[in-house]
Amino acid sequence: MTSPARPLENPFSDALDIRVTDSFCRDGSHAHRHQFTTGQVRTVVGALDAAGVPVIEVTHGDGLGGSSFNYGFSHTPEQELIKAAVETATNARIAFLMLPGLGTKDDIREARANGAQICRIATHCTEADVSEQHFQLARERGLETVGFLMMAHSTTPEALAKQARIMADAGCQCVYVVDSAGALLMDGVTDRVSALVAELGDDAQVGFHGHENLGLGVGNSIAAVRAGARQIDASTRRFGAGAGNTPTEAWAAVAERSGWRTGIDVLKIIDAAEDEIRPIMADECLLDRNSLLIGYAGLYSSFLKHAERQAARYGISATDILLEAGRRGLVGGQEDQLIDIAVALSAISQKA
Ligand SMILES: C[C@H](O)CC(=O)C(=O)O
Ligand SMILES: [Mn+2]
Repeated sequence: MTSPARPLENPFSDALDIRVTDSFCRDGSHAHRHQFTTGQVRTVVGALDAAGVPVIEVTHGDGLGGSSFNYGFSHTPEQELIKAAVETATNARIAFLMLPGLGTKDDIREARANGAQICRIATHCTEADVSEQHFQLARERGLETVGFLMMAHSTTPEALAKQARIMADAGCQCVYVVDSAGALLMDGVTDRVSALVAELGDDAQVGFHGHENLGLGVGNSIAAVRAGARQIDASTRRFGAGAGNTPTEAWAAVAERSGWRTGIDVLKIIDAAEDEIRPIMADECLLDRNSLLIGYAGLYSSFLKHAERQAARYGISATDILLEAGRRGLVGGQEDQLIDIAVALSAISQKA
């Protein structure tokens, strides 16, 4: 296959086969403990915009309203980061993420007033109905809409497609299969994206958001495009929760080799990754013991930093916290339960 079958109907990107959203300034925020400054966002947005990245997502790692005790406080209010991104971008469109319950409709209105153009609403993969009013509001306000079905590995392709239908009927223009745990293998991506494409037809596009916990971000994104996905998330230098996301620079190169137009200049994004993005971050995003375990056990990627923090606080192993989180079947939003687990494990180790 050299090019995807369905034309991209998005009015803002009709010269592209695949539209890439770079999530460094949102998913990458998990790897930076939500400490981005406006100066850093300006640097990143300037570099990505110059490299031709068409959409740049900017928010706290857990979306609008994420700055809190449970998820970690932001260094800079995210609406300030959005404003800085909008002021800096010349061609790229600025997107924001919101999880209903963390953010509110007022946050969407404010992001819109600050110049953001794309509203991405994320729910657990079996709870799409909580997004309906947010999609309606976003469309009324003239925002382009994207839906995130998180932890998509944990439900069947058929069930996921029904949830995608709920989002599309509420006004969502592209529903993403979100591999929050980086647990999907390529066949699992193909089956889920195919089910959504069949269900949604021309009503909405399908996207894919991958994580690198099993080293499959790029491979899974190829599988997604082959199955009909038209929007792909990536993050420059792969900075994101867990082992990070599909690296934008690698994805741009792979897409070009595959004959898929992304509008991204491969050499410029490689330079941006090395010269602009890497120096901002204290550490690389690694595929190490704990992030691999997240993919292997099917855990929410953003549990990684929380588990490491509680492990240090209670003098126990982050691996043990993650294993217990897996046994309890925790999903995104239950980060506070990692503290309960740490307290319980600490009590056990003191008795022993
Ligand atoms: C709020 C989450 O970090 C959204 C996401 O990127 C994922 O589920 O993956
Ligand atoms: Mn993610």
